[in-house]
This record gives sequence, structure tokens and C-alpha cells, in this order.
Amino acid sequence: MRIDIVTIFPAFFDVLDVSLIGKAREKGLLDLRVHDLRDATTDRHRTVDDTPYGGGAGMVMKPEPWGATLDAILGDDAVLVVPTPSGEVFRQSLARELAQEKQLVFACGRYEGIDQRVIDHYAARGRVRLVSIGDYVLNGGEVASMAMIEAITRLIPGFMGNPESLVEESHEDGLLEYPIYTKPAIWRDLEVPPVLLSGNHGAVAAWRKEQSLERTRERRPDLLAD
Ligand SMILES: N#Cc1ccccc1Cn1ccc2ccc(-c3cc(N)[nH]n3)cc21
Repeated sequence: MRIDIVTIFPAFFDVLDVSLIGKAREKGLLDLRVHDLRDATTDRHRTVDDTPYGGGAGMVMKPEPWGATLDAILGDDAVLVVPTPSGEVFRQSLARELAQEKQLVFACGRYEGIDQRVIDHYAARGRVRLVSIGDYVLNGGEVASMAMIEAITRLIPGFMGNPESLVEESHEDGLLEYPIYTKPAIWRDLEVPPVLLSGNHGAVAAWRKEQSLERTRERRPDLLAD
């Protein structure tokens, strides 16, 4: 998979050189490129924003630098992902869907957002997804893109050392994951549930399923509503 990130803060993504994403890049599983939007500006001040038509507070990102940058990097079957507070909510199902794509391009806006004509132009020529990571307002698209990139890339075959660990995670089966424990068997007078020490795999599986259901009922009843 190829992932392109367009941002005015390219250094924000230096962290993607480490951890599993860094290893996936070394293994050739992931071709990740970060682009500085200001490199597509043509004025001395490398201007990327201007005042909004119709008035109002804040600044709007100019369309020209976006057009020049996206024209240069968008492949024919790329998906342009635009983080925004006013998008569809990012869930595990969308992470799984986007993990199947050949190229994702993340457009990280700042200020009050990107001139609408950029979205309209590329939506008329290809696939654009406007995506929110939750009902709260960030200062830009970088944090949202980082969260989505981590959720997506960990689903790429060969990315995680132990693919089994992906199966029983929260949200993979529509439920929250069960409680987990490791040694020691007793810690500060707190014991590990005896079933987990029983060696009875069937009983362990049944207990874990019940725990997932109970946890989901308590914390996220919305996930159980049809
Ligand atoms: N747009 C906008 C906007 C609108 C009003 C006030 C502040 C902003 C800041 N902003 C600029 C770019 C941008 C990108 C994504 C988010 C974002 C995503 C989620 N889930 N929350 N916030 C915010 C972003």
C-alpha cells in the first residue's frame, strides 16, 4: 500500500519512522510519503491561506497549492481521505475497507479548513472520503490522519507479527474485547479469574465471550442495537 500525507507540518509525521509502521516501511509493506503543502506555493511568503469569502472568523486554505500537490500525487485508483469534523465517523469497518486500497492520500487541513472547491473538484474525478474521528474539534487533520493511518496499516497482511491478535480485538466482531491478564497470578491481593488458569479452552472461550457481551452492554449498548 502507498500512503501519501499532505500537510503544512511534515515534521509531525516523523514519528512514522519508528515502531511497527517504521518496520513495515523497511519491509516494503508500506510506501509512505509526506508532502509539504508549502512546496506547491509560488509566492515569496509561501502562502497557503486567505480570508473567507462572505466574511467570518479565521482563515481558509487556498485551493491552488492543494490542486498542484494533489494533481502530482493522486493515482487513478487512489482514495483521497479528508479529515474533517463534518465527515462520516471513522470506525473499524472503514479501517478494514481502506486497508484494501492501493493508495490513500490524506489531506490534512488547518485553519478553518480547505476551500470547498478542492473537495468538489476531486470528488468529480475520483473517490473522496470526508472522515471524522469523533464528535470534537481538533486544530487540523494531522492527529486524525495519524489515528486513521495506525488503524488502517495494522490491518495490512504481514504488518502485525501475530495476525491472530487482530481477530479478537475490540470492534473486530462488533463487541468490546474481554479483560486480559498475565503473570503474576495474584497481584496486590487481586487474583486472575480461575477459569483462565483451568486449561479448559472451551470454558475460557465461553467466559471471554460472556465478558465481551457484558462489557459491551455496560459501556457501548449502541453497538448492540440493530
Ligand atoms: N475543518 C475544520 C475546522 C472547523 C472548525 C473549527 C476548526 C477546524 C479545524 N480543522 C481544520 C482542518 C481540520 C481537519 C480535521 C478536523 C477534525 C476532525 C475531527 N474529528 N475533529 N476535528 C479539524 C480541522
